[in-house]
Amino acid sequence: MSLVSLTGVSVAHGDHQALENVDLAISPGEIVTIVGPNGSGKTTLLRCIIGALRPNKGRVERARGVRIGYVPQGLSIDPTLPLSVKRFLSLPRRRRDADVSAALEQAGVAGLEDRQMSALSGGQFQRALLARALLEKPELLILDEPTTGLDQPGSADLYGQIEQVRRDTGAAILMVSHELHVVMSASDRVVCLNGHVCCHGTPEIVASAPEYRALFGTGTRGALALYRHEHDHSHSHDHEHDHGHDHGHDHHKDHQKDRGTHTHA
Ligand SMILES: Nc1ncnc2c1ncn2[C@@H]1O[C@H](COP(=O)(O)OP(=O)(O)OP(=O)(O)O)[C@@H](O)[C@H]1O
Repeated sequence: MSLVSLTGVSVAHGDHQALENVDLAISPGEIVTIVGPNGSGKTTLLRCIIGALRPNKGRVERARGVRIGYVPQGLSIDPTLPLSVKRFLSLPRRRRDADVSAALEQAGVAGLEDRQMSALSGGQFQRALLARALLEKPELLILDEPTTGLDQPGSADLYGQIEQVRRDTGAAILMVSHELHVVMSASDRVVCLNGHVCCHGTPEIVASAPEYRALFGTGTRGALALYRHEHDHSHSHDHEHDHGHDHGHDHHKDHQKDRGTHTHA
């Protein structure tokens, strides 16, 4: 029995088709990672799963009463706003002090209750977000690029913490990540998204799939290629992308151009 399942889900933002005919099911206790270039619909997919966004085609089904914890991408808090960690975890619902402390401990930041959110390091901040999601006692924990802003050791630590949460609670984990080289090995399944599901399967299967390699290249350079990815290729052949990354360019326009050149898995 799946915790959530998506069947033929399509989402349009205005006249932009962000997701097209996506099928995905998450089983209890598994770690599933979604990879895909910027603008490939990863956040849109997660928002459909939590019910914040309604698909215009297809079905999203959740197991009855399933508890979902969500760590959004790039949440920022006004640094001038006085807000303790304890208060933050009690928003929007009042939580018992003991529950707050237990969640912080589970997220690897025990004892930070009275610190100001604005005074936390990047890694502590992301763990505070994780703790807030854990207060739901989730059967499914959804994390949207949880390591944003962390350096490599910080990212590795946080992924370790997330695996620990799965071991402790048995929660399924669905996350979006750009750090393929780190998350691939920790994932039971990887879904490569580019508006549609390009390929999916075990990390080994996805890493060797031509659709994945066309997007991300191969080996460690493949992981690096993700950061450098430019969408000026056709997906008809397998080659490495080692161009410099132009932060200024219009990814979304290029994505439009890219779409439809993939084969469906
Ligand atoms: N509310 C919205 N209104 C209009 N377009 C949107 C909206 N939300 C997302 N989009 C567009 O839909 C596409 C998919 O966006 P989404 O945020 O899901 O991608 P993503 O894979 O999470 O990207 P990133 O890796 O950059 O976070 C993008 O082209 C984006 O501009």
